[in-house]
Amino acid sequence: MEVETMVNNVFSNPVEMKLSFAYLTIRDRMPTILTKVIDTIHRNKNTFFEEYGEEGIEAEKNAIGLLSKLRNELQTDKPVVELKDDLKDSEAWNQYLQRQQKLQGDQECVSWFSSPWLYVECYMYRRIHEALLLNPPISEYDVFNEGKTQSFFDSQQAVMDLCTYLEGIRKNAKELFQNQLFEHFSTLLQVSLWGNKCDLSISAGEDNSQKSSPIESLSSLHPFILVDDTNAVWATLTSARRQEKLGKTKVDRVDIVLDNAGFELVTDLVFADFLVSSGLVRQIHFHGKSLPWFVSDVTANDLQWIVRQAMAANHRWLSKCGVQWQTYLKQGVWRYHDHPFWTQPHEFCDMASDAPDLYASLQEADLVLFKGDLNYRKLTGDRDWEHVVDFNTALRGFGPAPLCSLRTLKANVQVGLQPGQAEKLTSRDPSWMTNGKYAVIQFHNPTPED
Ligand SMILES: O=P(O)(O)OC[C@H]1O[C@](O)(CO)[C@@H](O)[C@@H]1O
Ligand SMILES: [Mn+2]
Repeated sequence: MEVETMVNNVFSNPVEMKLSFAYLTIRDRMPTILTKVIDTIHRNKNTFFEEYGEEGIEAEKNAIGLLSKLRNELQTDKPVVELKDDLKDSEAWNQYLQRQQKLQGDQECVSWFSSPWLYVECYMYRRIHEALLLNPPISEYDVFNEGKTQSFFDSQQAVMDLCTYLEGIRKNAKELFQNQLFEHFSTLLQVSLWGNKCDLSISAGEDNSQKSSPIESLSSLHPFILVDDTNAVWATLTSARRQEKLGKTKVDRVDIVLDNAGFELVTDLVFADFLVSSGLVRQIHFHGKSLPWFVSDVTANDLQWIVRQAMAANHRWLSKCGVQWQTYLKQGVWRYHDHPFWTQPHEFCDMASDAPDLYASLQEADLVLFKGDLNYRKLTGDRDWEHVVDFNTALRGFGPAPLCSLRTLKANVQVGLQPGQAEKLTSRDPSWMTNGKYAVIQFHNPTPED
């Protein structure tokens, strides 16, 4: 297969195509997610009535009608159609459809099973949002909210353990030697990495929360990290700090492109808190989604909700964390942004031309952390790369700043492995790329020649 073939593009062998993870996702997992969305809206009928009266009931009925139609289009492999709402990204989505049509040629229509997986999967979430947008007064309703909040509650013990660990570091922060600081950095980086196991898209909305102690499980998880560039990430952070000491004006800023709400978000906030409170980093910029996305992804509401929950918790260190996080947000030490580009199907190598403002903003960072599987698929263009191809090649010019992907593997793309590593994994565990058991901490520092 050619190096640059899209993962979900038509396979030469139909049997191979029908067994592919992409195919099974579109055939089984996506309709299941749609059915759950419909069910959630239906279950909330009374709430809509209480809030908006008959108009709420009418909107619920219409939204369900649109979503059932969407599910039918998907299951019968109908053409992908233009968006009809007037959100500011609709035009870009419709242009992307034209672009896709050109790529596929005139003979083949852009349909659910004949187009790249990355595109149709993103498109489904945008169409779910459209079904609500077209139905005021329930346009702002987040159909995934219940699952996201539940996954936070289901991980309570793990959340409290983590905040207690952070408090232990804070208490002794002044006396920490550089090597101890590195140990804590590496621990919390791994906690944030494995937090990515807990997304609700891979489980089609079923409970996938953190039950075991996040710190204690790290040593048994360590052998499953296939690429570990922790040292390079550390060197990037500490050399930026040295530059500042030398009087350079570089801003110490780390950007975190967030993935899932619930437990994963807590791991990211704890890591961000550590980076700031240890004095390693001055400012953190978080990037989230401007609409409900891939079941569990973070929106502005999710972030505010989790900070409020933490503040109100009946646990000393969790509530202390909540107060600290609120303060960081108020002071602008932490900032939250949600650019529409994150909820479009584009590969990141297109960011400089398709979202130049976002690209320019990421260029201000000393380090950008990309959480999760979907971000990895977009970093690498979701292509069928040879596993030994280096990360830089797969990024195809994307490199606004030094960057690192923290990802558990849930889709069949992985680059930057050692020769023979993938073959060994395949013989031991054939579904290693999609079962969420493995992970990477994969770093790239762009140079002017890239
Ligand atoms: O939350 P994450 O880590 O991006 O995972 C979401 C993943 O779930 C999937 O739906 C699993 O197939 C992928 O499309 C996507 O990459
Ligand atoms: Mn996600």
